[in-house]
Amino acid sequence: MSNASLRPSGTASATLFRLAFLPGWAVIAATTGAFLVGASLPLTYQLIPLAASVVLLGLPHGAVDHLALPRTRNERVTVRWLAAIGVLYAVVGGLYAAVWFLAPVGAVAAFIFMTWVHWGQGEIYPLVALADADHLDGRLERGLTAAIRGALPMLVPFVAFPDQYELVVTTLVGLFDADAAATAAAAFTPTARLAVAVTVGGLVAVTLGIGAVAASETGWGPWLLDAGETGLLILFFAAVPPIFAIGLYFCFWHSLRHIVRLLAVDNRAAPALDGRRYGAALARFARDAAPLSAASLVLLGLLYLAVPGSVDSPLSLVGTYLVLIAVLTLPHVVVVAWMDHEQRLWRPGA
Ligand SMILES: CC1=C(/C=C/C(C)=C/C=C/C(C)=C/C=O)C(C)(C)CCC1
Ligand SMILES: [Fe+2]
Repeated sequence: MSNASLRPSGTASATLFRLAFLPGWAVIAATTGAFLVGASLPLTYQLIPLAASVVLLGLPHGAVDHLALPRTRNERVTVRWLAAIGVLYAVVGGLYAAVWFLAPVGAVAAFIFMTWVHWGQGEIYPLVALADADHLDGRLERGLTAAIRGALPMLVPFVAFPDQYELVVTTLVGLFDADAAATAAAAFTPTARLAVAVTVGGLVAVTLGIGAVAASETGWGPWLLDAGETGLLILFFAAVPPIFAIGLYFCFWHSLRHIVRLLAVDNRAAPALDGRRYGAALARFARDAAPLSAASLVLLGLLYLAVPGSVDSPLSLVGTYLVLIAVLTLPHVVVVAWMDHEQRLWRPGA
């Protein structure tokens, strides 16, 4: 399947592009602007987007994983499919949940690394299939792009807001083991910040440079979009406190892009997309996502009861929710990687 055949055709394609890109650009650019001119927000308010992601775009974007693969493969959703995804979630999610209780420092490190990989992975489909990014026609270009896109939300805040980063990391560890929280704090040294800044900066320069070489033949438009988004995200994560920034990014960037990808393979959403009825298309998604989003809320309740630490502040409440997200995201990464495989995202030109 070439890039061209990944792309939906006609009005649907334009609708998918708008829905995937415009709200994210608007939210991220407006917030970046506000913080660059000196806006600030108390911590409790910064938690709002993450808290809202329980029902708004965030958590629900993974709650249709049981439908994603049969739809991508143009198959019926059978009991076998539901069982396969159910077993995947129970085994992979269950094992990772156990790791949180047994080795919370390692579990947090794995969470950050997994998010880096997953949020980077999630950028390739929209760029290639919806934004015609022909300068990303090789595996190397796609791999590097995924690596830097995922690194921005996970690593720029480490450089720009080490105190808040450390607060969240120690809160997450502290839910399971108060003593181990000090171990995690040891990672936050000026040398580590400098090393991360230099590495991310170098990787971004190399990636955009390689893309520019390709763009000189394939056309500059999509490269400019790619480089513009990269620059915007660097500014955003450098200017906006990470709890707030990551909450907004999770809802309006990562999740929305994935939801649009799912709508593109949902035959029954096609008429709404063709007619530019954004609301109808999203309502269809909401219906599909409702049952397992509700089930996740039950799991969240169980997790509140199960964590050994005290969950007594807004931050620790949201921290517990992040642990649930971590556990649910590992099997979700498997589903998305499988979608990538079906859509041949990592075998461009094949
Ligand atoms: C909030 C926050 C953090 C981590 C957030 C993570 C890791 C979120 C992952 C979300 C996922 C995986 C969503 C599913 O797609 C940091 C960087 C530790 C510190 C700064 C604040
Ligand atoms: Fe995701």
